[in-house]
Amino acid sequence: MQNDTEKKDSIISIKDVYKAFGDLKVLNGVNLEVYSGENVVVLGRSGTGKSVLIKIIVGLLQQDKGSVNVLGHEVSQLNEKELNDLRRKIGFSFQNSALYDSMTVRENLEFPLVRNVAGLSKADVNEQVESVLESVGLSQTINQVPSQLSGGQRKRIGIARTLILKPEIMLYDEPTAGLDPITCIEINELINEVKEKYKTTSIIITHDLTCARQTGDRVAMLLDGQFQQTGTFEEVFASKEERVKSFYDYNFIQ
Ligand SMILES: Nc1ncnc2c1ncn2[C@@H]1O[C@H](COP(=O)(O)OP(=O)(O)OP(=O)(O)O)[C@@H](O)[C@H]1O
Repeated sequence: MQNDTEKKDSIISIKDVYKAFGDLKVLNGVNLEVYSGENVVVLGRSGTGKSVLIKIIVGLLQQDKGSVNVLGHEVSQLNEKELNDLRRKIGFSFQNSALYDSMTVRENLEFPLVRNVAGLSKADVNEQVESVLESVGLSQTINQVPSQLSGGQRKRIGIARTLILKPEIMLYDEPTAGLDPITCIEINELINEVKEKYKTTSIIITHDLTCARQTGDRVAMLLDGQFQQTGTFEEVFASKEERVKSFYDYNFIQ
């Protein structure tokens, strides 16, 4: 019998994926289904291959073996134009937010819109910038430059800049890295608000167990090149598997 999650569409389907760099075997048979509208957290120690997996999902790297299907497309079969079309439906939230320092918040948000969406009037652009800024709770910063913002605010603007293109999939890379605990919780709440408001399907890469607990509908732990444990945070946390337990023991939960 199918449960509620299994009845939903699979947005990202990863089947038996292998990737090695020379003798270094990074992914050794990775399987993961990410269903429409869910937040899946990928946990794993440094160097376990989380970024490699994300790069394979967006076609920046090719797997040696296995299948990666995103929004119904087999990524390794796409040509450059098809890949670009697919990437337009995927929003990346990078660790360092990657804002343009010399541009105001308004200009930072206008930039991806004007570059990617043809035929928008000035009024459309203004409306969309103001609306996305309101979604991340930072309307008052519209005329500021990134150096005038806190780390948490920069992170929010980075997320807004991604959301303005209305992605179907969001990929968050260490969204809470370098932020204080209160700001971390605010960013976790924002990730959940984005899911509700923009109906996104997300993969969140993190070492932060509080982030995993607060944002993950499901958590997948990458160990020795495979997802050894996938389930709710509580299910994975209850694991008796030594390597999973040792990951938790090393990572402080607030
Ligand atoms: N293009 C590449 N060529 C060779 N080796 C690579 C390449 N990309 C990644 N690797 C290696 O693959 C392994 C996994 O790297 P990856 O960046 O995916 O780790 P990660 O889990 O994202 O780590 P972190 O949490 O520190 O970001 C590392 O040993 C890395 O050196």
